[in-house]
Amino acid sequence: MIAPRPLTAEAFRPFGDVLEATGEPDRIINQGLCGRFHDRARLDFGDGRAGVSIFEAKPRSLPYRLEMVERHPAGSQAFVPMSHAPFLVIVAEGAGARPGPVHAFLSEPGQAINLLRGTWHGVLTPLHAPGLFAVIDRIGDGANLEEHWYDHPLTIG
Ligand SMILES: NC(=O)N[C@@H](O)C(=O)O
Ligand code: NI
Repeated sequence: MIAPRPLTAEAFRPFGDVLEATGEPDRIINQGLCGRFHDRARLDFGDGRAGVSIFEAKPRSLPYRLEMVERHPAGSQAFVPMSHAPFLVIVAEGAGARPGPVHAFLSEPGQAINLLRGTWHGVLTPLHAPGLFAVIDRIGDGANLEEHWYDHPLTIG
Protein backbone atom coordinates (compact mmCIF):
# COMPACT_ATOMS: atom_id res chain seq x y z
CA MET A 1 0.00 0.00 0.00
CA ILE A 2 1.24 3.51 -0.82
CA ALA A 3 0.67 5.86 2.10
CA PRO A 4 -0.14 9.49 1.23
CA ARG A 5 2.29 12.08 2.61
CA PRO A 6 1.48 15.68 3.43
CA LEU A 7 1.65 17.86 0.31
CA THR A 8 4.58 20.26 0.51
CA ALA A 9 6.13 22.46 -2.18
CA GLU A 10 9.51 20.85 -1.60
CA ALA A 11 8.37 17.26 -1.89
CA PHE A 12 6.18 18.02 -4.92
CA ARG A 13 8.71 20.17 -6.82
CA PRO A 14 9.91 17.43 -9.22
CA PHE A 15 6.28 16.87 -10.25
CA GLY A 16 4.88 20.38 -10.14
CA ASP A 17 3.99 23.34 -7.98
CA VAL A 18 1.98 23.69 -4.77
CA LEU A 19 -0.10 26.88 -4.90
CA GLU A 20 -0.81 28.31 -1.46
CA ALA A 21 -0.73 31.50 0.58
CA THR A 22 2.22 30.79 2.87
CA GLY A 23 4.81 33.16 4.27
CA GLU A 24 4.89 36.78 3.32
CA PRO A 25 3.06 37.84 0.12
CA ASP A 26 5.25 38.91 -2.77
CA ARG A 27 3.17 42.08 -3.13
CA ILE A 28 0.62 43.92 -1.04
CA ILE A 29 -2.12 45.25 -3.35
CA ASN A 30 -5.61 46.69 -3.30
CA GLN A 31 -4.90 49.52 -0.86
CA GLY A 32 -3.14 47.12 1.46
CA LEU A 33 -6.12 44.78 1.74
CA CYS A 34 -4.76 41.91 -0.30
CA GLY A 35 -1.54 39.92 -0.40
CA ARG A 36 -0.45 38.69 -3.84
CA PHE A 37 1.57 35.48 -3.95
CA HIS A 38 2.82 36.23 -7.39
CA ASP A 39 3.39 33.94 -10.39
CA ARG A 40 3.69 30.68 -8.44
CA ALA A 41 3.10 28.10 -11.17
CA ARG A 42 5.37 26.80 -13.93
CA LEU A 43 2.65 26.91 -16.60
CA ASP A 44 3.38 25.49 -20.03
CA PHE A 45 0.85 25.24 -22.84
CA GLY A 46 3.24 24.46 -25.67
CA ASP A 47 1.73 25.36 -29.03
CA GLY A 48 -1.76 25.62 -27.56
CA ARG A 49 -3.36 28.22 -25.33
CA ALA A 50 -4.38 28.39 -21.67
CA GLY A 51 -7.93 27.33 -20.85
CA VAL A 52 -9.90 27.40 -17.61
CA SER A 53 -12.46 24.64 -17.12
CA ILE A 54 -14.60 23.59 -14.17
CA PHE A 55 -14.51 19.96 -13.06
CA GLU A 56 -17.25 18.48 -10.89
CA ALA A 57 -15.67 15.19 -9.80
CA LYS A 58 -17.14 12.41 -7.65
CA PRO A 59 -15.45 12.15 -4.26
CA ARG A 60 -13.41 9.00 -3.67
CA SER A 61 -12.40 7.41 -0.39
CA LEU A 62 -9.28 5.80 1.03
CA PRO A 63 -8.01 3.18 0.50
CA TYR A 64 -8.06 4.19 -3.14
CA ARG A 65 -7.63 1.71 -5.99
CA LEU A 66 -5.27 3.22 -8.56
CA GLU A 67 -5.92 1.57 -11.90
CA MET A 68 -4.11 4.03 -14.15
CA VAL A 69 -1.99 7.11 -14.39
CA GLU A 70 -1.88 9.53 -17.29
CA ARG A 71 0.23 12.38 -18.57
CA HIS A 72 -0.15 15.38 -20.83
CA PRO A 73 2.90 15.64 -23.11
CA ALA A 74 1.82 18.98 -24.57
CA GLY A 75 1.02 21.02 -21.50
CA SER A 76 0.82 21.54 -17.76
CA GLN A 77 -2.39 21.05 -15.76
CA ALA A 78 -3.41 22.92 -12.61
CA PHE A 79 -6.14 21.84 -10.17
CA VAL A 80 -7.55 24.60 -7.96
CA PRO A 81 -10.17 23.43 -5.44
CA MET A 82 -13.32 25.54 -5.25
CA SER A 83 -14.08 24.16 -1.82
CA HIS A 84 -12.01 24.26 1.33
CA ALA A 85 -11.24 20.57 1.45
CA PRO A 86 -8.22 18.30 1.05
CA PHE A 87 -7.82 16.15 -2.04
CA LEU A 88 -5.63 13.23 -3.05
CA VAL A 89 -2.71 13.88 -5.39
CA ILE A 90 -1.05 10.92 -7.08
CA VAL A 91 2.03 11.23 -9.27
CA ALA A 92 4.66 8.86 -10.64
CA GLU A 93 8.32 9.36 -11.42
CA GLY A 94 9.81 9.01 -14.86
CA ALA A 95 9.66 10.46 -18.36
CA GLY A 96 9.87 7.17 -20.20
CA ALA A 97 7.17 5.06 -21.78
CA ARG A 98 6.27 3.47 -18.42
CA PRO A 99 5.75 5.33 -15.15
CA GLY A 100 8.19 4.81 -12.31
CA PRO A 101 7.55 4.74 -8.56
CA VAL A 102 4.23 6.20 -7.47
CA HIS A 103 3.91 8.91 -4.82
CA ALA A 104 0.71 10.02 -3.08
CA PHE A 105 0.09 13.29 -1.30
CA LEU A 106 -2.79 14.62 0.79
CA SER A 107 -3.40 18.32 0.38
CA GLU A 108 -4.35 20.78 3.09
CA PRO A 109 -7.44 22.95 2.60
CA GLY A 110 -6.23 26.04 0.75
CA GLN A 111 -3.66 24.21 -1.34
CA ALA A 112 -3.87 23.82 -5.11
CA ILE A 113 -1.43 22.14 -7.51
CA ASN A 114 0.05 22.61 -10.95
CA LEU A 115 1.34 19.47 -12.66
CA LEU A 116 4.31 20.01 -14.92
CA ARG A 117 3.95 19.12 -18.58
CA GLY A 118 4.45 15.38 -18.98
CA THR A 119 4.14 14.45 -15.32
CA TRP A 120 2.50 11.06 -14.77
CA HIS A 121 -0.50 11.55 -12.47
CA GLY A 122 -3.71 10.04 -11.24
CA VAL A 123 -6.83 11.79 -12.45
CA LEU A 124 -8.39 14.47 -10.28
CA THR A 125 -9.27 12.76 -6.98
CA PRO A 126 -11.40 14.71 -4.50
CA LEU A 127 -12.06 13.12 -1.13
CA HIS A 128 -14.98 15.31 -0.09
CA ALA A 129 -18.06 16.74 -1.82
CA PRO A 130 -18.40 18.98 -3.68
CA GLY A 131 -15.55 17.87 -5.91
CA LEU A 132 -15.50 21.28 -7.62
CA PHE A 133 -12.21 22.43 -9.14
CA ALA A 134 -11.05 25.05 -11.57
CA VAL A 135 -8.63 23.42 -13.98
CA ILE A 136 -6.11 25.41 -15.99
CA ASP A 137 -4.62 23.39 -18.81
CA ARG A 138 -3.80 23.40 -22.51
CA ILE A 139 -6.46 23.95 -25.13
CA GLY A 140 -5.19 23.08 -28.58
CA ASP A 141 -4.92 20.63 -31.42
CA GLY A 142 -3.16 17.33 -31.34
CA ALA A 143 -2.97 14.57 -28.78
CA ASN A 144 -2.32 15.61 -25.19
CA LEU A 145 -3.16 12.48 -23.22
CA GLU A 146 -1.18 9.30 -22.65
CA GLU A 147 -2.51 6.63 -20.27
CA HIS A 148 -0.79 3.79 -18.47
CA TRP A 149 -3.09 1.08 -17.05
CA TYR A 150 -1.60 -1.12 -14.35
CA ASP A 151 -1.91 -4.88 -14.81
CA HIS A 152 -2.48 -5.02 -11.06
CA PRO A 153 -4.07 -1.89 -9.57
CA LEU A 154 -2.16 -0.23 -6.75
CA THR A 155 -3.66 0.62 -3.37
CA ILE A 156 -3.27 4.12 -2.02
CA GLY A 157 -4.01 4.87 1.49
N1 LIG B 1 -9.10 14.31 -18.79
C1 LIG B 1 -9.09 15.44 -18.11
O1 LIG B 1 -9.47 16.49 -18.58
N2 LIG B 1 -8.66 15.37 -16.82
C2 LIG B 1 -7.50 14.60 -16.50
O2 LIG B 1 -6.43 15.10 -17.29
C3 LIG B 1 -7.17 14.67 -15.06
O3 LIG B 1 -5.95 14.72 -14.74
O4 LIG B 1 -8.12 14.65 -14.25
NI1 NI C 1 -4.65 15.05 -16.24
